[in-house]
Amino acid sequence: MKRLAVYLKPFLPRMGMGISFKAVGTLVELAIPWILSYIIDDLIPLKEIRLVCLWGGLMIVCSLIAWGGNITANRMASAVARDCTRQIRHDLFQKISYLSESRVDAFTIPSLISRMTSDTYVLHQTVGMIQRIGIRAPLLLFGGIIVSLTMDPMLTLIMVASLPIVGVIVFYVSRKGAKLFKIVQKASDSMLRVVRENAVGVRVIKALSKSDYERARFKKVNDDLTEKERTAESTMALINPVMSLLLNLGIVAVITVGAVRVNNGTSEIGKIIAFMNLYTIVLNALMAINRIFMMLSRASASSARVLEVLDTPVELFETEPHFSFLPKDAPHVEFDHVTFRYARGSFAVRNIDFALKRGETLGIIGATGAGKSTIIRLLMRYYDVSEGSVKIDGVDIRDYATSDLRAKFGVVFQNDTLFKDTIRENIRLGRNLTDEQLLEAARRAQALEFIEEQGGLDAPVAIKGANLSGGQKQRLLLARALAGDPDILLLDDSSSALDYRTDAKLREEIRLHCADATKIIIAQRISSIMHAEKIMVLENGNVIGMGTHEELMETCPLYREIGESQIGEGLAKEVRA
Ligand SMILES: Nc1ncnc2c1ncn2[C@@H]1O[C@H](COP(=O)(O)OP(=O)(O)OP(=O)(O)O)[C@@H](O)[C@H]1O
Repeated sequence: MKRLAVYLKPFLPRMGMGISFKAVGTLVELAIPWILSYIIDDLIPLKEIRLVCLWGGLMIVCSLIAWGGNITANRMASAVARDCTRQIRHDLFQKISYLSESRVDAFTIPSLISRMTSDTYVLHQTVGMIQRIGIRAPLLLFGGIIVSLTMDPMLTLIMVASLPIVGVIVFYVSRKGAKLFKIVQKASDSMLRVVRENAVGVRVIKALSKSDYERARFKKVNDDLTEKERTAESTMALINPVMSLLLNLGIVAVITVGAVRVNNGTSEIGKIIAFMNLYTIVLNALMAINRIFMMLSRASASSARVLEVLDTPVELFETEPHFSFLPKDAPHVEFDHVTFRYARGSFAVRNIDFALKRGETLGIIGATGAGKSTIIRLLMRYYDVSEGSVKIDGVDIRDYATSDLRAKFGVVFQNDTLFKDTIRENIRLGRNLTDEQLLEAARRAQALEFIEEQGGLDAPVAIKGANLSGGQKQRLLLARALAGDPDILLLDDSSSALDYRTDAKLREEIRLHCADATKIIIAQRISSIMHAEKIMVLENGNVIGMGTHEELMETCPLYREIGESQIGEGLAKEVRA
């Protein structure tokens, strides 16, 4: 918590001003019961209407000052909370965008999202609340007791005696409530997970007629959440009736003792009325202080989660290049006996060793989970190799500045993302490219025709490209990868949704127009990679075949098996196309 306090530093003057407004408003508010008692006990018996009106007017002025002070302070508090949380969110986002993939794996993406959203929201609420009631509640509590003491010490004693009872009850009920609300939060997370899975998998659920099953699954989590909410709310619902009971008992005690004291002339009627007012103020202040402690305990959990991200070391941060010249005649892309294992997993690839000259193509084929995508992730330095090295132009990729390294690639990942934006922005992705360049990339990616049908580059793309077919999405992603004429083109299963004819045209375009780019193409179809200079066959992270199509058909049984099963149907279709 203390560590995050640095975010408040720039706002200290504004906070100070807001807190001063709040203090003035609160103190003036405390004067109101005192003036009330003075009017009833001292002025009304004098029958001085003019004085009564004057002090009555002062009461109104005090109310207005208290109202104005509170509103101004609350607005300033909200502005500080908003600006401070904005900065925290900014730094968190910045940090997350520099985190290595292995760190992201360790945190998990849903957890990072909830740290960015729910946790920063709790901090936002706490910063606002501390300013709004952090000064007001103690002032009302202690100020109320002091004002009461100046009026009637005996009645004050009755009021103060009941406070520990109220404090203990409110503290225990709230503590129990906080625990129960944590359980509610977990149940709500489970419900959200089911809703999310349903929304994402709605097509498959319908296709497999699993709607009844999913409805039953949702009913279970929904009933569970409702039950936990009921328990938590009925516990918390105890607080208000208990407070009302104690308030009424306290008021009865004040009236009873007050009546005796008025009768024997040691107190006055106005003081008893003012006491009833002060008693309510003090009890509410006590509850507010309790709320602050509850909020602080939530905030300390949230700030620990936020700090955990902010304090995570960045391994792949921007660096200056660590080399002064590029070795001559080095291969363009080279994997030198690379072995890698994910933080949570066994070896994903072992002893990968290949070199590609500029302009050459490497095709990679293998079963699911064989390690194909891992090779691309290692080349782009999303992860650092466990053994060996990855080189571009003869220089270890760890010696490149990250931005220089990443600028070399045009890439389509498996299940890549389209953003809710225009077609133009989805292809351009923030790069400085003209419309002509974007359209040329779209043409090469066989996307031009459908882009024109959609209404051109300004046509909208829905979240994750939901308004496009699978093949249209892939063509748009390919256009994004081709735009900007990358040095190295990486395509991970990027043409699986294209028909054979479009796939063949695409390959021809890449061959003609990306002759200088070195290409790594992962595919399930042999026809997509059979013309590559080198083809790698992967099995369980190991290279079990490396060579041209013809060589592998001779030497690699797995490749031959895939080839024979696909070539009959695939090549026939391609020839027809
Ligand atoms: N982030 C990760 N953390 C832990 N293990 C991982 C991670 N990503 C992949 N793996 C594991 O590494 C191995 C290789 O994964 P990879 O994604 O490279 O396979 P692939 O050949 O591309 O598979 P597919 O064809 O299904 O995409 C798999 O066993 C996979 O479970």
